Amino acid sequence: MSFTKLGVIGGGAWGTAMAQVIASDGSDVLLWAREAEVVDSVNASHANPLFLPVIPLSPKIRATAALADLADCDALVIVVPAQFLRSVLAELPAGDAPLILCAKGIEAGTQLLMSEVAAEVRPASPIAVLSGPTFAHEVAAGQPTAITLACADADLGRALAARLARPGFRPYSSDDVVGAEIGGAVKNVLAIACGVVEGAGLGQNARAALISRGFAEMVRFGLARGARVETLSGLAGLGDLVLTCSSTSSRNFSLGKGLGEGIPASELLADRRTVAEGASTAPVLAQAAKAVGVEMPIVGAVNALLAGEASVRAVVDQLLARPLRAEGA
Ligand SMILES: NC(=O)c1ccc[n+]([C@@H]2O[C@H](COP(=O)([O-])OP(=O)(O)OC[C@H]3O[C@@H](n4cnc5c(N)ncnc54)[C@H](O)[C@@H]3O)[C@@H](O)[C@H]2O)c1
Ligand SMILES: O=P(O)(O)OC[C@H](O)CO
Repeated sequence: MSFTKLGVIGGGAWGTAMAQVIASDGSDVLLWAREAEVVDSVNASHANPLFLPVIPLSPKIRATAALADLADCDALVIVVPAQFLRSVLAELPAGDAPLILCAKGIEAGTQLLMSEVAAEVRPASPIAVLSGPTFAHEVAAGQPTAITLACADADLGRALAARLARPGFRPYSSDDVVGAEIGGAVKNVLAIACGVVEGAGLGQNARAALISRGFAEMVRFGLARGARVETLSGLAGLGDLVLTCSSTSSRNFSLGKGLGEGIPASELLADRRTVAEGASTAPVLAQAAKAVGVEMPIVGAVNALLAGEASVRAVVDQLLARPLRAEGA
């Protein structure tokens, strides 16, 4: 299996960083961006000031506004936000090139994981999921990063991992697609919760408790949906949870920090250009957890805060007042 010509779909921070990874060994890469200004600045100035400021980009990255230009790619890295995956895949030229899905979320309305959406829209394309602790600006600057590449077809997964691997970018193969997806989707909601703890000044003990109990929620939900514990405790789950629960570089953590400071969600989410996936994942995850009979009280609390249904004080009091229980239960 050889994947000579790679395309990246989505010219936000992560799509641009992935194009930079691919180009870093001298490979040509074609980047589809929705915004004409991104296409122009990548082609004219080798930069993406809109979504990935400061980082100089490789001249091997060429941008296009036409999805049809990606028709002859051997594999496509898909990096549009979760709620736009379906519409963008539907507009892709027909073909059966493997899709490497990067969005971390669950589709609102359908409760489908990204791989399930892609299977519906592009049934001929094999699917892989790329997920892990990867701030785009660090990856684009070539700083060392490890990530999970999950694919049900282990041979294809290893071939794609080999194609994307670079000295500073190390994909680990897995065949647990659902686990990789659930890790990435759930950690975004938990990062919002940790941001709330920071913004409300609740202390570092509370943050550690949230990471740990939030991880227990991720594992309960993941197991109910067929994920494996080793995937959830790997890069795509715990690894990414630790990263985004500790840094204002995370858009989800920053959103939660604003909520914790008492700013309404409506104000924090209005007119934003960048995506905080946890905000759209929280309500659908709460529904999906209910559907499989899994308790996710921290996810529920984030959901209530985002919906403006409860104050920070009220959700914290509610979480602390839950009946005492055994830790592993
Ligand atoms: N930024 C990171 O560090 C990072 C790392 C790993 C994974 N991710 C994931 O990658 C995905 C993309 O995030 P990002 O950081 O690149 O985005 P971003 O916040 O930098 O940019 C927003 C993106 O949304 C796109 N968009 C807006 N409206 C759209 C529409 N109607 N149709 C299609 N696309 C539309 C924009 O074109 C742009 O590409 C998310 O699921 C995110 O969780 C991000
Ligand atoms: O900025 P966030 O919160 O979307 O996090 C970015 C990546 O998912 C980190 O792995």
